[in-house]
Amino acid sequence: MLAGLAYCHHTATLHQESDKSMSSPQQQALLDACEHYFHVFFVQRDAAGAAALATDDITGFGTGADESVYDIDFALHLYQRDIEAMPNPVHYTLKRRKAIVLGETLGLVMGECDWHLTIHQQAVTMHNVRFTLLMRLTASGWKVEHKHLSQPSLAHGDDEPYPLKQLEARAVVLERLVKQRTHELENAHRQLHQVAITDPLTGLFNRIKTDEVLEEELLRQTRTPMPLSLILIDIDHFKRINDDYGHRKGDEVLVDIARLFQQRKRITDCLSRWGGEEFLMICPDTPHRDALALADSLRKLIASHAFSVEHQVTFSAGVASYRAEDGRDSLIERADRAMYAAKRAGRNRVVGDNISPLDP
Ligand SMILES: Nc1nc2c(ncn2[C@@H]2O[C@H](COP(=O)(O)OP(=O)(O)OP(=O)(O)O)[C@@H](O)[C@H]2O)c(=O)[nH]1
Repeated sequence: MLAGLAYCHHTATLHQESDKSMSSPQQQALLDACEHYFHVFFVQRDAAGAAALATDDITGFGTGADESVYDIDFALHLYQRDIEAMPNPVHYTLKRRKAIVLGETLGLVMGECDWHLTIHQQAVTMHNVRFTLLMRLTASGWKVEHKHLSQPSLAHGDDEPYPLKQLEARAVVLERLVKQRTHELENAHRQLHQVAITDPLTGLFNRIKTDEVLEEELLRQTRTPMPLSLILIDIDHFKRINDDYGHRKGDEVLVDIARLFQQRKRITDCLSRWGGEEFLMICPDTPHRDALALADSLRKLIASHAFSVEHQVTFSAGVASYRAEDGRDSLIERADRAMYAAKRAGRNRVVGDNISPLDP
């Protein structure tokens, strides 16, 4: 026979006081025991603590297909499994609950609440989860002897009581979507960056990238000094090629020159289109003499190449090598001055910033 009934309906969490005025001391003790059990298990996520609040012959259903009749060790295993799946605190809003005293040492607590969980960093609310706890009074207080959790809006018979699997599956899908979008964004960003640093005609780096690389190389000099040279190349009388064959042909010649340079340079050299018919090569770990030799081999390569125009295509180049007092501007300026010296000396030649011109 039901010895008493306490009923309360509120939207506070279980930690808040229920309507005690309607509860007998025994009913209140049952409500408190239930509250304590829920707090330890759901909020503190303490498996051992929750197991200590259950009797040794606890039974349960609605919380897993394998959860029917079990001893305390198996209950502990189930608790641990549940907590591993959802390690974050599960908060809840209690909607209603009632305590029924079945005897001096037996009571029932039933109720309904909304659960607020975090699964895969996603806040999820499960509505109207019903619970029934059969409580037994032992020497160490009220303990849970039987537990039943269910959500009426969900079909039962699954091996999961709460829609954990559905939620997890949804979270996995969302996670995959986020990863996919992140990957797409990273790709788009990479492509955009590539466009931003590339000369559209020749496919070489443009001035933006050259400046970046030069900054890095100059910074490296402050840590580990090593030879660093620049080769500034300007195609000779390029205007004539445009004038005689048209701008399009001129473009073709520029593309061919870029390709020939690419084939000849070392992988560590940074080649860029510096301006209209100007190219700049940054050559790390390259002493002045080696840079002069490289520039001259490029000069010979171009001068002897059969382009799609009848003119012989040549260039003049200035080579500048890093000095301790150098910054970006002074280094480029010396390469520029050397290049103009090569033009003045008759073109189709390479001039260094500190040694005399090499003859063609
Ligand atoms: N086809 C083509 N021509 C370009 C491009 N950029 C610059 N030019 C041309 O390159 C020519 C450079 O001419 P100038 O600066 O007078 O120099 P130059 O004729 O090469 O003579 P020097 O440098 O003195 O040997 C101009 O006619 C520009 O129009 C380009 O992207 N495509």
